[in-house]
Amino acid sequence: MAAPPATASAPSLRPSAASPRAAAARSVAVPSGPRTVVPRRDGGRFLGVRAAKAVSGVQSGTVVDDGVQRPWKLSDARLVLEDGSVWKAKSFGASGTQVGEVVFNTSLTGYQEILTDPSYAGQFVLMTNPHIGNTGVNPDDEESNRCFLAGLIIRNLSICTSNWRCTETLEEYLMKRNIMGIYDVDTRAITRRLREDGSLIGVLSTDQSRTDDELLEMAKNWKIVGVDLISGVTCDAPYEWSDKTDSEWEFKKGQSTESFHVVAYDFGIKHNILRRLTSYGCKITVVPANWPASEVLNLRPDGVFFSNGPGDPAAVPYAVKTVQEIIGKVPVFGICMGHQLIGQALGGKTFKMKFGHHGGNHPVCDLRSGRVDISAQNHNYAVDPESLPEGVKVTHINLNDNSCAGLQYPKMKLLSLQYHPESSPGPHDSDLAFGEFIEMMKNNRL
Ligand SMILES: NC(=O)CC[C@H](N)C(=O)O
Repeated sequence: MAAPPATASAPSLRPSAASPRAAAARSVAVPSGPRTVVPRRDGGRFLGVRAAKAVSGVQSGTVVDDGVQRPWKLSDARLVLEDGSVWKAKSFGASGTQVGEVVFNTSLTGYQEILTDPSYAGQFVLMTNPHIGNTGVNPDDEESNRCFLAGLIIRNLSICTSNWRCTETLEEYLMKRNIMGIYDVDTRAITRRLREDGSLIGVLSTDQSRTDDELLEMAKNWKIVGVDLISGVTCDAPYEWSDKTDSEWEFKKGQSTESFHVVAYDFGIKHNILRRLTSYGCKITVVPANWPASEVLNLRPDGVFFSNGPGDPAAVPYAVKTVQEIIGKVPVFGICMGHQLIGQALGGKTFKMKFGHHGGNHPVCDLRSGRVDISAQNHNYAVDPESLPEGVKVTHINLNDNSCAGLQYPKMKLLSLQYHPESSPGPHDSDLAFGEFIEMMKNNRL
């Protein structure tokens, strides 16, 4: 029986060795393999086609499996869920064996931002949109410096890549980052199972020498609840951030003439949060998750930001303590994990949701104005509003299930959102939330 991995931290769970069979399949040159089509921007005119290096014969071309040449690829991977179900699939990206929690994401686009969102550490992301990979990847859409997720589960891998920003295919990208992916699997059936039974632990393997029972045992013995995943994704040392949203993509010009110094706790921070804060006039010092509150307050910042991050907010008491030491002293803003930590720091409780919210199409109501935003979300835990002390206002709810999606506590100069106003990927509806943080810092100066 395979021993379960010693730790749930995503980096240590990377598959190590490619199976010889998969490696053999990958080493075969595919003469008429997939092409990357890269139309250059020139008044909308299509200017060129770039041939991509065929990697594993995902689509057309000759594929060698078990020493037999076929014009198609056989299933060479299994996803075994903790409920005992076994799903045959075809692999792309890295080979090996990987354990994680399976969650489904309903975003239609933005798979690269999802792949690089550190909040997915320890999780397999299943995309409900059946067609993935068609825009390839590019150097500008990264939300962090690496992929922390356990793997990617999709229905169809696009046969070609067609986007003017594309520099690499999705498959090449996953391969380089040692991330496993599978396609040709019934993503609708798995999603329905997750919706009915709740999120499930799964093991993805291309290793034919392991039995289904071994993989099932591995899934059953692995835990994500109660594990500190933040320490595996946070930065090592403080740094300054000064990149704004690229002028080409800036959708709100000239928000602020004043400048604010914000210290941002990195629990797994997404770059677009930093870019949006910078676009609103903030100079940001990013600090690691365990950075002492006293040192942050010594910097005399205008405000402190608590970022998104992976895993169970109840498993990081050190972070809750830090938030407790800071709130009430300077204006604070929290997003997702930051919101959950603020909830706990105020004396509230968080709980695990049945299957969470992951996608770019979640309706959220701002109860203060009645305004409804379509929002980007990615979380499995939520704050229980009943557990919060008096005076803390629930400002936003998710209209799909009425769960708490935002908090405000004017006495403590505090705002937080369970979802992602920075989008990336997702709609920009909630960008105004950054403006509210700016207003709070401005008023605190008066
Ligand atoms: N995006 C996030 O910050 C995720 C928060 C937390 N890890 C959750 O899953 O609920």
